[in-house]
This record gives sequence, structure tokens and C-alpha cells, in this order.
Amino acid sequence: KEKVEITKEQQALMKIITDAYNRHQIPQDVAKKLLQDQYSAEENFLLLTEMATSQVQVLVEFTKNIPGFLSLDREDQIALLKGSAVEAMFLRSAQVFSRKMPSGHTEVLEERIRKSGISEEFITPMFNFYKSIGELHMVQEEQALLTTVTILTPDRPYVKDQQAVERLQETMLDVLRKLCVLQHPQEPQYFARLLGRLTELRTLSHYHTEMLVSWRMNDHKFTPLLCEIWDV
Ligand SMILES: O=C(c1ccccc1)c1ccc(-c2nc3ccccc3n2[C@H](C(=O)NC2CCCCC2)C2CCCCC2)cc1
Repeated sequence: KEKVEITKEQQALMKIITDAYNRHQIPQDVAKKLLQDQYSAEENFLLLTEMATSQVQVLVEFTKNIPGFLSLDREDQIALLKGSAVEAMFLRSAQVFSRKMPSGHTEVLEERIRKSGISEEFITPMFNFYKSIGELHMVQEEQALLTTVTILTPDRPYVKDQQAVERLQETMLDVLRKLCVLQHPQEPQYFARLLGRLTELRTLSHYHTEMLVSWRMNDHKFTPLLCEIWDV
């Protein structure tokens, strides 16, 4: 049985990424707002676009802390951000949803999201994803590294130097794999389950345009940044 060991430099890498991930949290907590009041579809959509806009700004700041990211070709940096923004948003939403809350709060939050205005057909796959993330009980280092691995996906549209991105992603995957083995010794297939979530995430994000335009309301307004990122 090979002894899995995280090296000193991998430890340092993980600390940089986890600290950055925790530092760049969304300012005000959307879950708290949702638990306070019931909003109309229009108000909810506005809340979503505000939260998502600030999350994209937070994502850009976070990527600056990924060792090696700023050494990539600048256009490739943009392509990676654009290509991963929706997935990162769903990953963060899943983590918000799976957070430990006082009993009954998760049920209220789920109800508020189900009734928020998002169209029925997307509710099930979205919650299936949220619950599959919740079941993993990821530690914050795993959450930070999973978001980093998602950002560093080489085959995003318009990425020119895919090898350079692949090398960076490999570095992060190696740390994540070791972390999973050390954090979940009873579950040798945990790392594979974690990567399986990224496939589910990509599928969910594939329908993001339909999800947005099908919100049960007319005249969906987006910020300029979201028009860029969400292709709407
Ligand atoms: O339709 C959606 C969509 C959006 C963009 C692209 C494709 C689909 C679409 C629909 C719900 C959620 C979504 N799932 C959530 C899980 C837990 C908590 C909030 C959640 N949200 C929304 C949200 O604010 N998310 C934040 C979370 C922090 C990071 C930025 C995003 C609110 C918005 C107010 C109404 C209720 C849900 C997230 C997304």
C-alpha cells in the first residue's frame, strides 16, 4: 500500500489557494437574504444577477492567486475565466446550499429557490447536483482545489496553449488526489466521485442560456459583465 504524502511545496500551494478561496467570498450572504423574505420572480432575478456579477469579480481576483495562472497567455486567462464562470457559479451555489444550517433552514432555502422563478425543467437537475455535492462533505481545501481544477480546464473554447493549462491542472489534480486519500481513507474512490461531479457540473452549465431566458418573467435584464460571461 503506497504511502501517500503531500510534499512541502504542495502544502504551500494548497494554503495559498485555500486562503484565497476563503478570502474571496461573496460579501453579503444570499442564503440569509433568501431565508428572511419571499421575493417575486423579478426581485429574485435581480438578486441572482447582483450575486452572480459580484461572484464573477470575486472569481477574477481568486484566479490571480492560483500559482502560474498569471504566467499563462493573457488571452488564455480570459478564455479560462469565461469558460468556467458558470460552472464556478453553480459550484459556489452548491456549496452555499450544502452549508450546515440550523434545522429546517435548508428546507426553507430549497423551497425559496424552487419558487424563485427558475423554470421547472431545470429545478431537478440543479438540486440533484447540489445534493450530490453536499453528500461529498468536502473540506474547504477540497472545495478550493475543485474550483481551481474547474478553472484550469484545458479544452475550453479559444484556449491556444492547452498544454500550459494542462500542466497547471495536473499539478492541482495531484494535490487534490492526495488530499482526498488522506481526508477520506475509507473511501478509495472518493477522488473519482469528486471528478464525476465536474462532469455533472459541465452538463448542468451546458443549459445555462436556456435556464436564464426561461425564468418565469418577461424582460430579463443583465449587467454588461454577465452579458459577456453568460452569452446573453
Ligand atoms: O437560473 C440560474 C442560472 C444562473 C446563471 C446561469 C444559469 C442558470 C440559477 C438559479 C438559482 C441559483 C441558485 N442556487 C442557489 C443555491 C443556494 C443559494 C442561492 C442559490 N442560487 C441563486 C444565487 O443567488 N446564487 C449565487 C450563490 C453565490 C454565488 C453566485 C450565485 C439564488 C438567486 C435568487 C433566487 C434564488 C436562487 C443559481 C443559478
